[in-house]
Formats: sequence, C-alpha cells, structure tokens
Amino acid sequence: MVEMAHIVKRFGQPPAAAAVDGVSLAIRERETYVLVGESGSGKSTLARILVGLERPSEGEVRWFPPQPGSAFAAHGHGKGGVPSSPVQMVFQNPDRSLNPYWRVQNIIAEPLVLQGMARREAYALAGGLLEQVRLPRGLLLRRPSECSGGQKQRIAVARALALRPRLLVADEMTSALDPATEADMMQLLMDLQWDSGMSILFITHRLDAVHGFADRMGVMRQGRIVEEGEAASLLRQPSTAYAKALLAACQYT
Ligand SMILES: Nc1ncnc2c1ncn2[C@@H]1O[C@H](COP(=O)(O)OP(=O)(O)OP(=O)(O)O)[C@@H](O)[C@H]1O
Repeated sequence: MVEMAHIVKRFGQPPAAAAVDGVSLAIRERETYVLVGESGSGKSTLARILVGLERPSEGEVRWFPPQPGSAFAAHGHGKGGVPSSPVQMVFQNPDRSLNPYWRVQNIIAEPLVLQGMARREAYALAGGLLEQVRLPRGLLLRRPSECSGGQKQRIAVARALALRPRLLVADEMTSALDPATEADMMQLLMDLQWDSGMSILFITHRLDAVHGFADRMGVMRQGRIVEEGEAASLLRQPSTAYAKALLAACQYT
C-alpha cells in the first residue's frame, strides 16, 4: 500500500551522520507493522517522512494507488461526503498534541472542519468517533485536562480516525501509559483495524508490548533497519545480537 524506497535523512551537512540511513520499508494493506529500536535510532524521523511532516534528503515514499499532493492532503470525499486522508499520526504525548483550551468535541472535529466540513456536521460526527474508541459521549464537552492519560490517547486516536486513514502511524503512543492501559489501547487498535481494514505502523522502543499484536516487525539501529521479518518468528528467534539484547532487556524489566 505504501513503500518507502532508499530513504536517507540528514539534518546537517555530510559528514554528519544520517538520522535515517538508507531505509526501504513497505507496509501492506491491513497489516500491523511494528518498528522497534532504541532511542535515537531514527524511528520518529522515518515516521515523520512517511506522513509528510519531513522531507527525505534522498529516496521517496510511494503510495499505491498514488496519492495526489502531500500525504496529509485530503484525497477526496468518501461516502456521505466525509473527507478522508491516507495517513494520520498519533504522537506520544497527548498533552502536546491536544489543544488544552479546546473541548474534546472541537479537537475531534477539527480535521473535518479543516477539510471543509461544516462545523455543526463535524460535531455531529465527533460523538460517534468517541464511541468508536470506546469512550462515552459525555466526554465531548470536557477539556483534555479533565481526562485521564489513557482517555487522552483515545481522543487522539478518535481525531486521527475522523479522516478515515488507510494507515495509522502510532509513534510511542502507549509508552507513557501504565501496562494495563497500554494493553487496552493495543486491543482497541486491533479492534479498529479489524473494523476498518486500515494498516498500522506502531513505533516503540520496547519489544515486550508487541507479542500477539504485530504482523511484521522491523528493528532499527543507527538509522538502518538491521532486521525485519514476521513478528512471531522474529520475537521467537531474533537473528541479530542487537534484537536479542532488546528482547532480553524487556524480559527483565
Ligand atoms: N529536527 C532535527 N534536527 C536535528 N537532528 C534531529 C532532528 N530530529 C531528529 N534528529 C536526530 O536524528 C536522530 C534520530 O532521531 P529520532 O527522533 O528519529 O529517533 P527515535 O528512534 O525516534 O528516538 P526516540 O525513541 O527517542 O524518539 C537523533 O540523533 C536525533 O538527535
């Protein structure tokens, strides 16, 4: 569905080390791809290139079928005239990604309004989106500070779902949650994927949370994918010392 071909990203002039150093990665329809690697290995930079927030120094992102304009541009109006976008991202820290002055209703409706939908119509859809992420409509009039960390991340997911993306990119979105809330969130993502057929790119520095969740995995180190494969076998039998060490670190924390 989307393919990243030979992506390089340098933030300084050469010989500065590349944050992403020649990565090729494809994400298929309906699959959950987990990208794992230590802090600074280039995961977020790669994700930002995929969603169009950052331009690669080299290489390209190809969508099948091709998307007109940038990845973030709406690419059409689907059933019922609801605007859509091929890819949406959920970030680690909802306190930075959700406007603290807005009510949940405005936050969820905003992407629809930005794509030209009437505010009243967008608000009417916000309640249904909250229910999709298993939150009560009663939260619509609250502000983020009146919600728990897990609820805020669900609100961020509801906002991302508003444009019915084909791909949801989740960058460390469960890393600040306690283990039980994290497990609930991952179950929710699996349910949403089942219902909508979207693909998920899930980025994490921890391997322990991804058992039973990932279809395929890539292990990133110093800007490169050093190992990639079907998740179950990679977790059972990692072939690089680096992946083994990541796995071992998780088993003792
Ligand atoms: N805007 C930027 N300007 C300069 N350097 C950057 C910028 N963004 C990222 N980098 C550098 O690129 C490298 C990769 O960073 P990136 O955030 O992609 O890693 P990561 O694997 O996502 O780490 P983390 O898990 O800590 O978020 C790091 O060395 C980082 O300092």
